[in-house]
Amino acid sequence: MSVKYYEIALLGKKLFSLTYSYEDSLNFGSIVNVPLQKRKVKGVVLREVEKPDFSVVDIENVESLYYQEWQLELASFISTYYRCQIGEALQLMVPYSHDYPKADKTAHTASDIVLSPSQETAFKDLLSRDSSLLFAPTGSGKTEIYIKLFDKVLNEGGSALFLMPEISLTPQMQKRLEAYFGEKVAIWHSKLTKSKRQSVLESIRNGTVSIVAGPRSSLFLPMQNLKLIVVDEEHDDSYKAHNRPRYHARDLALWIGKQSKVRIVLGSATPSATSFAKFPIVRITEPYIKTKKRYIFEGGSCSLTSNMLEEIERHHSNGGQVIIFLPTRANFKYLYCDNCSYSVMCPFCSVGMSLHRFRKVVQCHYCGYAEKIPSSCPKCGSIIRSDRIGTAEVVEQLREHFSDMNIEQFDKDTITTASKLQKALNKFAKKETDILVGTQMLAKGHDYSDVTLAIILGLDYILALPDFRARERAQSLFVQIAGRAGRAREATVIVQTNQPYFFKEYIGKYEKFLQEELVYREGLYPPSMYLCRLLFASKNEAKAKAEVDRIKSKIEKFGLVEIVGAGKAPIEKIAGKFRFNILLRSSKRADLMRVVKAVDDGSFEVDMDPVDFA
Ligand SMILES: Nc1ncnc2c1ncn2[C@@H]1O[C@H](COP(=O)(O)OP(=O)(O)OP(=O)(O)O)[C@@H](O)[C@H]1O
Ligand SMILES: [Zn+2]
Repeated sequence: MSVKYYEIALLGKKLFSLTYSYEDSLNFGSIVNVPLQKRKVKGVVLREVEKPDFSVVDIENVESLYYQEWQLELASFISTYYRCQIGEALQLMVPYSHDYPKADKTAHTASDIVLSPSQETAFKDLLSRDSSLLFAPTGSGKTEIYIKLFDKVLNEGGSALFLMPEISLTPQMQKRLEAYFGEKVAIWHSKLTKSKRQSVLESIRNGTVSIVAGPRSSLFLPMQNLKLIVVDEEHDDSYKAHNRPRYHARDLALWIGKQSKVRIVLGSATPSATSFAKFPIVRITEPYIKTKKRYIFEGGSCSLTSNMLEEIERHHSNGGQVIIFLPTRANFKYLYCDNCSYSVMCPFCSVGMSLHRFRKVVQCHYCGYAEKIPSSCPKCGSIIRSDRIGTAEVVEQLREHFSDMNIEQFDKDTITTASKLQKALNKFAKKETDILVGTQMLAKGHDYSDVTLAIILGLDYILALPDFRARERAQSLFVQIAGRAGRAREATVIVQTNQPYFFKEYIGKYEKFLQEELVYREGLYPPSMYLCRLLFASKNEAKAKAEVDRIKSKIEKFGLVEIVGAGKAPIEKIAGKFRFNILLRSSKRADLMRVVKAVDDGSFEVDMDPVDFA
């Protein structure tokens, strides 16, 4: 046997692939152990290469784990598009194993769900396309349709992935899936214990589990004969990774769909403007159970009013539950007028400008434009401010008022573990909780029949966010939170906003909103334009600044893409590091990629198709 040479990707390492030798033939995708300086690291066989003219060392041994071709291809795509080493992209994937030969499949009995006529039509339409967007209101039974789709895949001997935001993976959802699919469904998430994780993986590898429900990381599991990926709540930002490589799981699912002939179903009551513009739409317009919903609009910014307290009292005495939404505090470093809701906007970028108290300016972090903090509202002259109350204060106020009610806080401060999430939702399901006060977490797919009052506070803060998707996020939150109420009974939704017309205008007409939004973004923002953000961070502020200038002038020389702005990031310092960014824009994805590749010397992080501008 003659010695062969292989290019080996170094798993999880920010290093180029290296060449090693081996006495035997190796399969591409095999995981091997190789020496690297004085350590032993894991690598992946990428391809055979010619004998190099430098000396190389031997691969130590070959493991029984391997990546399938689709994973190698996906990793290669991630490494070029989101910019990282292939070994880093492969590290995201969970390998297959030779140790678990395929088990025999047990027969699957079809579920007894009877779809309504409109659900049935949607079901058929989804099956007639390779990829489509199920655009259906809250409570319209998207989950029932997905279950029917999974059913079909199982009966044909395939497997399916059910992606959802981690927070939607509630005990209720798990019960619902297990009732239909028993042992064939597995729940996957980041907080599984090591032994649970091992047993789930074994079942996936030997094929006894054919449906996996989980967050974005489930996309990389070693599924057997994958036929369908459902991306539920496709508009949700949690599909975007916030560490290198900053991939978007929805976009990767669509890429897999194209490469490997896997059907893709995106679903949402409030689809992203981008998906709305790009994919064939399967539309349902009515919820499964039609109930009456009454909307009340009130002015103010973020506080409980006496009318709200009266409504809470009334709904509570009628046996209804209440949810109260407030936007998360961390997002609100910008100026905002309490009286007329005016927020100081950048004249060049149509986004809210963020507040920098130290420098006494408001600044656009897209283009860098800054101006003095206005002493009063430029529109109505009243006092302008930037602080507001949070969930804890609202809970406190409510407890003072309603000593007989159970009031729970539901946000990142209180829901710190998966079991706390389970506990909180179980209590709510059993009606031990009367009022749930929470943040964005409240908006995700929860299905409780007795919620008859939803109160939405501080929506104007979302509208004023320094983010080109501020309107989309505000509309989506409004619809999603309102959608938690009235799923089986008549309900009331109280909305606190000084811009009621903006929300009234589109009630029950989300596509009208999306169409107008697309016009507004034309030539400026996705989907008509592509964005890429380059992130610089350093303990040395001057050094970071110098790097930005250096890269900026390199990009300028190319002239191929537009530099929207370059300068300090909105959050100027995290963990002692000064943060800067460059925002690039182009109508052509390929041009963005070309320029970024050309200037990428490792001095910054790349965020393709960014959704977070903090
Ligand atoms: N065909 C059906 N048969 C029986 N029950 C149904 C059917 N369709 C929907 N339902 C019930 O209606 C309720 C709402 O359905 P589901 O939770 O699937 O809505 P959804 O479209 O996923 O909503 P959201 O966007 O809010 O997550 C659920 O309690 C569900 O069990
Ligand atoms: Zn600007």
